[in-house]
Amino acid sequence: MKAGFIGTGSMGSILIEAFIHSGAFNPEQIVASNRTMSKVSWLAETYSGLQAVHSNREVVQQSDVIFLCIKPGEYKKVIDEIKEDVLPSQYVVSITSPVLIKHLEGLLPAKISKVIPSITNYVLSGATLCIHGNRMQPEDKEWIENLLAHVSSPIRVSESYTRISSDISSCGPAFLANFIQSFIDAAVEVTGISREEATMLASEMTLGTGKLLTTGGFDPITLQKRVRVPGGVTAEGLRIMERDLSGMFERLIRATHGKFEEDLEKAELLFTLKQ
Ligand SMILES: NC(=O)C1=CN([C@@H]2O[C@H](COP(=O)(O)OP(=O)(O)OC[C@H]3O[C@@H](n4cnc5c(N)ncnc54)[C@H](OP(=O)(O)O)[C@@H]3O)[C@@H](O)[C@H]2O)C=CC1
Ligand SMILES: O=C(O)[C@@H]1CCC=N1
Repeated sequence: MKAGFIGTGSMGSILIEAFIHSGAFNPEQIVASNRTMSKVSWLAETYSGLQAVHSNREVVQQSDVIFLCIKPGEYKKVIDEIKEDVLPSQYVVSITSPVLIKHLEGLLPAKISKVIPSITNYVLSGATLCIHGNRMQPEDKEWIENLLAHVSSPIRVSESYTRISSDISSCGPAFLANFIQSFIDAAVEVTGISREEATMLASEMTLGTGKLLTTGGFDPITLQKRVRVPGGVTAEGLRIMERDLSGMFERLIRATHGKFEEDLEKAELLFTLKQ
């Protein structure tokens, strides 16, 4: 079994490293390409046996499963480049939301899945959102999800809920980190605590809260209830949050969905334009 990666920017390299660290693939089983060669050659230098190649076609020719880890605007160009080499027996996994399964199935004969990863997969945690194409048989779905289970919790979602699922699972780490950064900035500014100490406390708190909400048997409402001691300080803080953050997530979700609609239109244009 050989896995190919086209695009080794942020997410392509995270997936490669996660698959290697989890033991899902040995470096010898990975072949990768990237437009800027230095972004793939470091992986070959770091993981002995991993093959960095200059051409996307070569990745396809050598692989059983091919991960497309490029941005939406780059898909059509890459697909036109590789389509003659793609076989019906191969799996092609796309990691971007606005390029629809129908676009990919229309141009490639392979078994197609859309799998939206998350930066959390780097530490072998978080979800991967799975949307399988029509050519994926039950055993194919099981195979790909077993592979993804090495680095994540694979969760099937409907293509129509890709955006909101990915907002939570894939954009969420950045939103949460932004929140934590603001908390740390204010702690330093208001009280003079050192940034290092505040950051360490906030990071440990985030890890513990994540555990409570996953394996710890808590949901967000119960967790707040248990911390919000009647007449205590948490209630004062939550009162400020409820007032000042009111409507913020609705606005955030509308903003991500607005941008997604634009991306969908651009992808539709790219894939339907006669060349
Ligand atoms: N970052 C994240 O947390 C997540 C990202 N995604 C999705 O992953 C995709 C990639 O995102 P991300 O990795 O962050 O973006 P990056 O810009 O970091 O990576 C994209 C990579 O694709 C390479 N590339 C572009 N064109 C070609 C080409 N023709 N042939 C080969 N390689 C090419 C780029 O090369 P070059 O170095 O020359 O620019 C770059 O390294 C996006 O579609 C995004 O939606 C999904 C979930 C989470
Ligand atoms: O910001 C982005 O477009 C990508 C998609 C999900 C996370 N990052």
